[in-house]
Amino acid sequence: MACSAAAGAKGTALLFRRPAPSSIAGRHRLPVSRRTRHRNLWTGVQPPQKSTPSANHRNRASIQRDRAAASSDEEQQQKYEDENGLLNIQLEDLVGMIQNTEKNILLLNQARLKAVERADRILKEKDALQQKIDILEMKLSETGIQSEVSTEGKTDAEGLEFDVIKEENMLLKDDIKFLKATLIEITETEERLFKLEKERALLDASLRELECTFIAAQSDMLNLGPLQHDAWWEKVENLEELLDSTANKVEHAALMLEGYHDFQDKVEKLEASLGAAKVSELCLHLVGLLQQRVKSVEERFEACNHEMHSQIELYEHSIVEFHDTLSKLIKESEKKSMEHYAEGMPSEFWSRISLMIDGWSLEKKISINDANTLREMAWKRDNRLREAYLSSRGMEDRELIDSFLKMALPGTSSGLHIVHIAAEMAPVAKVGGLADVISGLGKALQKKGHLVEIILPKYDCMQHNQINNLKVLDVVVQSYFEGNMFANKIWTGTVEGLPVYFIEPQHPGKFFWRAQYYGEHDDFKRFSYFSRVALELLYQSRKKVDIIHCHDWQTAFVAPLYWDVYANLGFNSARICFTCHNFEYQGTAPAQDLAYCGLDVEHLDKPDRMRDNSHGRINVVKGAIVYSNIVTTVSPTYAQEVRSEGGRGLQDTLKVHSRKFVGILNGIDTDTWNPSTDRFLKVQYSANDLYGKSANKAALRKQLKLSSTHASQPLVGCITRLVPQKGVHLIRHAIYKTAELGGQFVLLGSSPVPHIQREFEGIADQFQNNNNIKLLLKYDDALSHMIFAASDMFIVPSIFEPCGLTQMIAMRYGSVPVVRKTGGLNDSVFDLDDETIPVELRNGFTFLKADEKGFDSALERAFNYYHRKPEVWKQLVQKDMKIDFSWDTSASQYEDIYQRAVVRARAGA
Ligand SMILES: Nc1ncnc2c1ncn2[C@@H]1O[C@H](COP(=O)(O)OP(=O)(O)O)[C@@H](O)[C@H]1O
Repeated sequence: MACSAAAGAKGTALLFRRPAPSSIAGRHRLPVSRRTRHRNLWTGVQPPQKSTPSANHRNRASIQRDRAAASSDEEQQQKYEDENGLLNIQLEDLVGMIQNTEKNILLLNQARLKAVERADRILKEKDALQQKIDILEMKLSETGIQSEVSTEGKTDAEGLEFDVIKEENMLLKDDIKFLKATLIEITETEERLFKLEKERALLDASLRELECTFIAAQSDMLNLGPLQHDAWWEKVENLEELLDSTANKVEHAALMLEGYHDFQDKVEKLEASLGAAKVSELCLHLVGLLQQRVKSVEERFEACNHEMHSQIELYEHSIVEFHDTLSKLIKESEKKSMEHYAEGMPSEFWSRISLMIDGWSLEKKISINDANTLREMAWKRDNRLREAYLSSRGMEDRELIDSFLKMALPGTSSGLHIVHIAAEMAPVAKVGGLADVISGLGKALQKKGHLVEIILPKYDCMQHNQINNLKVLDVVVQSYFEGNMFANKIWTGTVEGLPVYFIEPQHPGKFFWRAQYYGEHDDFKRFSYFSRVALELLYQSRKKVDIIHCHDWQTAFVAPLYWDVYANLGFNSARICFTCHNFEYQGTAPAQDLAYCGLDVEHLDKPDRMRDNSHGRINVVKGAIVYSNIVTTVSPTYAQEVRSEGGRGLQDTLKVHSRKFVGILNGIDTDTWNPSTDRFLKVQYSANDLYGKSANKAALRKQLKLSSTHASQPLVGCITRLVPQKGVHLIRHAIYKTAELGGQFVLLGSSPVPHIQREFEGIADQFQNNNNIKLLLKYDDALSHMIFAASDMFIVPSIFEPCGLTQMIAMRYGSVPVVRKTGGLNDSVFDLDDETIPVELRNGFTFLKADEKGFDSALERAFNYYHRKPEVWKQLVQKDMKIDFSWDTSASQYEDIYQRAVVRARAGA
């Protein structure tokens, strides 16, 4: 059986040796004719020749030679052949080639099938062999038992026979060794067979590929004609190469089968020799040992295998866990970052976006409608704008505009668009409380969801470092003044997160290049100019503003300008709110000065309009009262006071317009004025941790070279503009009184009034070497924070005080106020000993009469509590620090009156 199988294998191998003469390989020997070798191939008519692999190579070389030799023939042939004839001949040849190739494929397939059959047979034979080996082993063990029996039954006389058996055993041992080696060879042959099987599969795939390529080549030929011969020829060549390599593989397989056949012969011989053999104890022992070793190796392999599998399982498990945790973390962090961006974008960001949109609108890069839509989206903090901005960061304006416009979907808002036009804003341009109101109220309204914008003059002396992203727009706003049009540069930037426009006039008067905010001979002109440009800017940007809020006399021009000039031009969506922060300053001038900014003097210089109530000049605060929709002042008590003498001549006007007049107490900016975060302090502190307060007191004493001998010595502070309104004589008196009471006194202030400034300089000189009194006659924001924090008491002895912010700031820093009962002081400070006031509201010391006696009574009581009732004092300090002086309540009141005005306007419209 083994022999016939081997013979079959050889026969099949012969079939694979070389393709038949008509095979593809033979095509190489087609004669070369003209032009290209491929075209020549198909035009040649010589019969195909026999081919072997080496002949193949030779033929390829001879083709080259033939081509060279045939070049002269080519020219001759060229004369006779026309393109159509050529094509026909080529196609005929090609069809012949294809047929031959198909035959070859058939042959190859047959050979492949035979190889598969042969491989199966080999496997069967191998199994049969294995069975024989098993039988042999059994025989061996039987022989061992027989040998044992014979050893027991025989005597020394049989020694000779035993020696013979021994020798035979040695031979048998050798045979077993050989058998084992042969077994190994069988295993290797098996492996080779396996490889062969793999190669066969590859061969199969190659054949299929070959068929496909051939079919494709056929259709290529038919579709594309002779001009595609080059590509076709390449395909045929590839086909040939594939056939060559297939033939080689088949040859190799046949050789292997031959080797296997030899090996089978050897096994048969061995079988024959084993049949005659006798086995000894030694042989058995050897086999046993071998079996033991095999077993132990198998066991170790099993254990290793098991160990490896459990390690892999563990590893896979931990990878799955790791992936789970990772994806959870990624999701969480994505969610967090989305939330952060969605809600956490600072006001600064939205203000910048809003300024950017305005800039594009003014520069006419986007339409007014688009600007309005985008502005509203920015105002509503629409996340789509944020996304568009973040994804287009660093790109050109045009691309950013495009991505923004894609977002510009129509929408509405319930918030208001509020524009403050003012001469001050903290901290960029601050003189007094007005500056604090603009940023404090602005921020509070912005927090409530309104779109708030500020328009300021671009002063040369302002704190430029307090403006973020300050830049000039690529636009010039032309504005009327004194019969001419003047250009104005428009700068934008954010201050405290609010969008701010800074107007820089290109007027020869250099209105805001004066190194100071106020006190110029032409203040009336400067600010009437500014008011007009501010409105012009709004008008030209075509914003649909709801509220234009102007402040004090400097921007009071806005009200009559809006209604008498701009409303007539169609810019009338807004309602005007005017806040008078101090009726002491009313902005009066000769009537004709009103004409500078384009106001109609004749129309306005009338008693019910802008003519001052007591002399022939015009009065812009009066004009604003008359022309505004809402008039406010900064505290309810002050609103009451100005209806009588406090009104400085405007009381009658206020009475006439009393229905639109209201007093709203200012708040303070609790972000700026916060002892627990204040960066100007040496140590931050809070109502529950007052250590920082004494630390700041010690630090200030050191800084100002004040005595530190008695830590408990009270420190009295005063921060103010030194103007008569502030009770300058009482401030001066307070210095001496404090010294007399054994306290320390620090004054921070400067005066626009020369004689007051001189007077205080004299006092400062007087106390120059005193280590309990310090007068700092300047404006110093950082120092003011330290004084609020370090002082135990804070004096505000104002003659009148529209609102006053310092008493509120002082309380927030735990400095107990000692104030005169007037205006906003009366609305915010309640005497500790006043039994008519609920205990929980009592927070300081007040006096009524603006004289030294009145002041002394309040200060002495404060000193008494401080020294004699330290616990009460501490509670008072803590209570004061916890009072809510934020803008929240006041901003709500403004919001309310704005809304009502807007509703009235819409109803009217
Ligand atoms: N010399 C100064 N240095 C620093 N800040 C000052 C100075 N004088 C006044 N201020 C600040 O100006 C504001 C004054 O506001 P307010 O009490 O309403 O008075 P007014 O507006 O009448 O000047 C407070 O914020 C106060 O701290």
